[in-house]
Amino acid sequence: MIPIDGLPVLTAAEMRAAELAAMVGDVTEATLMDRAGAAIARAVARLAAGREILVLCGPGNNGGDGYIAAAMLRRQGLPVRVAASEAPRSDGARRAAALWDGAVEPLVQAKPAPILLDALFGTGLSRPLDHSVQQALCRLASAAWLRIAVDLPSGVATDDGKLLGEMPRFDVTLALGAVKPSHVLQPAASLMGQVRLLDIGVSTESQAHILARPGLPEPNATSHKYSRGMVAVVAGSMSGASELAALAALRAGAGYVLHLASAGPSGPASLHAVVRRGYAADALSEERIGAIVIGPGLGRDGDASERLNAALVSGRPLVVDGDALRLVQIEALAEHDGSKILTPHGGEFTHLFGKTADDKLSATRRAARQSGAVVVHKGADTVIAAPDGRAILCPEASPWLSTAGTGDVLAGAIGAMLAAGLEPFRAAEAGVWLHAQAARACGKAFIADDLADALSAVRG
Ligand SMILES: NC(=O)C1=CN([C@@H]2O[C@H](COP(=O)(O)OP(=O)(O)OC[C@H]3O[C@@H](n4cnc5c(N)ncnc54)[C@H](O)[C@@H]3O)[C@@H](O)[C@H]2O)[C@@H](O)CC1
Ligand SMILES: [K+]
Repeated sequence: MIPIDGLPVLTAAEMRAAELAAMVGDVTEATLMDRAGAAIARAVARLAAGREILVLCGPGNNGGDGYIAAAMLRRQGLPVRVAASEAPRSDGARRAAALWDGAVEPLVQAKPAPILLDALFGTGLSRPLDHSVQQALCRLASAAWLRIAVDLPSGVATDDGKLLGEMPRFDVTLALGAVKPSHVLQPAASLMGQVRLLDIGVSTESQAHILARPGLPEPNATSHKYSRGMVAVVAGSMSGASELAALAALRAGAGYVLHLASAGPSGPASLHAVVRRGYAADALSEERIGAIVIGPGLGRDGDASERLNAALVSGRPLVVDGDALRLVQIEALAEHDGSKILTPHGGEFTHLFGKTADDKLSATRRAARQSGAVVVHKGADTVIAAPDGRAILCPEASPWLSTAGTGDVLAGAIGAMLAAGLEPFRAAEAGVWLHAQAARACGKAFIADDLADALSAVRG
């Protein structure tokens, strides 16, 4: 059972292609299914700790994995029963079912067991479960002590995080061969419990990966405040938000943070490390600025638009957040020839790029291509995409992040990474990772100021 940090993410079609490519020489579909069944049996034996296991088998190859795992678990002397929703339909499932020498109970009549192994449907699910199958799955899941899904919980689509109907909550999901988008996209991801990969010897490559601990810029003996990275935070009508971004940039490791506001110093007296200056358009053309953060507390009035235009024409690397995402035009962004990172939440994303039926990964990739910017599409399942197609999917972040000011902290953290010289995609990744770690370190009911402060500690 491999933790999924940093692993490639494959859609159902990409996974099928990878499996086909792996079938060379004496490796057949049956070989892969045997490997999957064996890996599942090993994982389940460990998790079940001697308790009775009920394996639910569907008609396709996901069911096939279930029959093989059941046969292996029984051979190890563990108490196992099998219940099927219908007879096997694929060749793989028929061969696998023949290896199970016990009884097969009809799913709707099956009695619960403490360990439930769901091998009804995996990547081949193409429509909602039949009502009787769904009811049986929910009934058996609610009576179980531990619910384990094979590849994906039956009832979730593979590529977009959608639920095709009412679903029970699982404790563990054993992804086979590769992580799929729904293992991290919401709402599906929140029902999967711990997601772990089982290796089945299929080599997988993708431009999309799960977030992992990134390389973070570190100072050395020759570093000075400017080489560490100078961040200019452009303030507006609500200086609290820009103050938070400035604090976060410092806490994330920036060497110099400049807060540019109209009406003189306004921040809390304790924040001595932030350099405060009155805003003037020419302040943004300062060569040493490694990143401009614009949007937190900017407002949406004429002054705000003017400041945004000045930031765009400065050509300096940009982090565009909050109010600036409501003011900016995609065409103007595409014309800015420096590095740029946009950090929209769902509402801001729709405002900028329009409503779409696409899944979050595809929509974010399209937005990055269209704007020429790295797009950090925030949420419980943040997706980061670069114009060249690279993407990072982030596992569920702390729900306690849903409080005012946490987005400003993220913008500041990303600004620090960009100013330190990371390329924009890596800067976004590093900022998002630091932010998620800081939230974890803060526990519950923290405030955005605590989150910004916690960035120092999680730099490690
Ligand atoms: N292809 C391979 O080489 C391997 C596949 N593996 C397993 O195979 C799975 C994919 O297998 P399949 O493509 O057979 O797909 P599934 O086992 O997910 O099921 C597909 C079958 O169910 C039917 N179906 C789809 N939705 C239904 C619904 N709502 N109600 C009733 N029937 C429905 C389809 O028509 C098809 O017959 C993976 O998730 C994984 O568990 C593993 O065994 C490893 C190797
Ligand atoms: K399943």
